[in-house]
Amino acid sequence: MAARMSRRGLLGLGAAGAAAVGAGVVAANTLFDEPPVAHAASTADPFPFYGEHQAGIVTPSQDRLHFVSFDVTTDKRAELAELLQEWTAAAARLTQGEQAGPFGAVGGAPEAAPDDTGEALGLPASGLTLTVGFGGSLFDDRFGLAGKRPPALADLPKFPGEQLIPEISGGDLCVQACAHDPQVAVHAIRNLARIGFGKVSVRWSQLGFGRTSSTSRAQATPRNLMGFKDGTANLKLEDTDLLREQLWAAREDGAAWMAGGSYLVTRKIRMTVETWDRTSLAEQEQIFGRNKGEGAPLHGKKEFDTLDFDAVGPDGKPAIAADAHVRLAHPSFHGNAHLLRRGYNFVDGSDGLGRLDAGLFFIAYQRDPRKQFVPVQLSLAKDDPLNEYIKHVSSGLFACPPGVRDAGDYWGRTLFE
Ligand SMILES: C=CC1=C(C)c2cc3[nH]c(cc4nc(cc5[nH]c(cc1n2)c(C)c5CCC(=O)O)C(CCC(=O)O)=C4C)c(C)c3C=C
Ligand SMILES: [Fe+2]
Repeated sequence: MAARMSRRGLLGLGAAGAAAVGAGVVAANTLFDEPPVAHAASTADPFPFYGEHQAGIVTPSQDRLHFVSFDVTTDKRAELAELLQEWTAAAARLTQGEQAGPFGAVGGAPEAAPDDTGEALGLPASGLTLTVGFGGSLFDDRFGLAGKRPPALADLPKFPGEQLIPEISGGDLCVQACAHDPQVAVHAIRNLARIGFGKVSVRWSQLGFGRTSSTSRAQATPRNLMGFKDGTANLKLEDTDLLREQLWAAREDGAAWMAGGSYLVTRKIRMTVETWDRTSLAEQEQIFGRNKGEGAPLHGKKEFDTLDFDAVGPDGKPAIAADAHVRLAHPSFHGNAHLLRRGYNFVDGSDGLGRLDAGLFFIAYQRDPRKQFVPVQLSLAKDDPLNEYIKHVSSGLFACPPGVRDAGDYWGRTLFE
């Protein structure tokens, strides 16, 4: 009989249970019997894996990120589809706090490599979500998918001032792991990479700490490494009509297989925090158009006061400058285009020149980057005074397919069938 236990359950077996595990091969991973919860009640709880949309998009943003981009190394379509099935099975378990494979880190045959790496033993689900995406390069001539490339997955244009490093940009596949515990996020990515051995190789990956956006009105707005509240005017999971209109791809968008999915743009944006830290408070606030304490518009008092670009300050000049970040990025100047931002702070050590290698790993989901991210970023790249302090060094664009409906379904089935 298969044992039903979580990662924590395995450690709680006691001597008798541990002896049983040691005596033979024990299936240590099955899904919970309870129906899934819509919102995790505590930071330890799981989010549901199955659903119409992938988790990790409107899911209330967790505090930690491990993002990975893969190159596919097999040229066999069937092997790629098989890998996505194996990844889906592992992801269904990992997100519920189970081990990656049915035998786990210590339940398999002693002469075989374990089907879980073990560093998350004893740790709860920690709100782990795993979200998969397909890069434009997957739709070249290797897998017979060229005819299925969605129009919205058109390559991003070159933006003024960007200094992209090809080795940390792009990729055939991506997986975004978000969790409240960094060890849980890293464990998940490591196990997916292990399962993919011989079929994919890691192209680049990025760790993030400190979410820089709220994706639910129940969450407080966090701060980015420039010290400002970030995510105030974000698309949020409660904005049901806007999500349907601006986040989820629909059948009529030109790629029926993407219906219920969304398009992901990533940008690794380095900040010269040392220069920023020597900039006056007034100038910092002018650059964003919001104050640093409350995150309120410069003409207002409270964070959620409506932005008014006609308001004037005591000097008779616009309270929010014509080139303020929030004005340049505002939907009213881009055909009402919204983004669902869910980025993270990063510090990748130091650069050897006495500066922190720090910044924002920008993540945004949307229905069509050609109408949403691209016009907003063109405007920011051209006129945003923030550009004096930031540099875009990595870029990614991925089509994230719809959610996995049930245990018989898999990530990307609609693309491969
Ligand atoms: C192309 C999209 C965007 C990039 C790239 C971007 C970079 C970036 N942003 C901040 C800090 C803040 N951004 C804020 C608002 C905001 N930013 C974007 C888009 C991009 N930002 C949008 C669409 C908005 C909302 C505009 C609106 O409707 O009001 C804010 C204000 C608080 C908030 O509303 O989130 C901050 C602060 C940094 C530091 C950065 C690059 C490093
Ligand atoms: Fe921004």
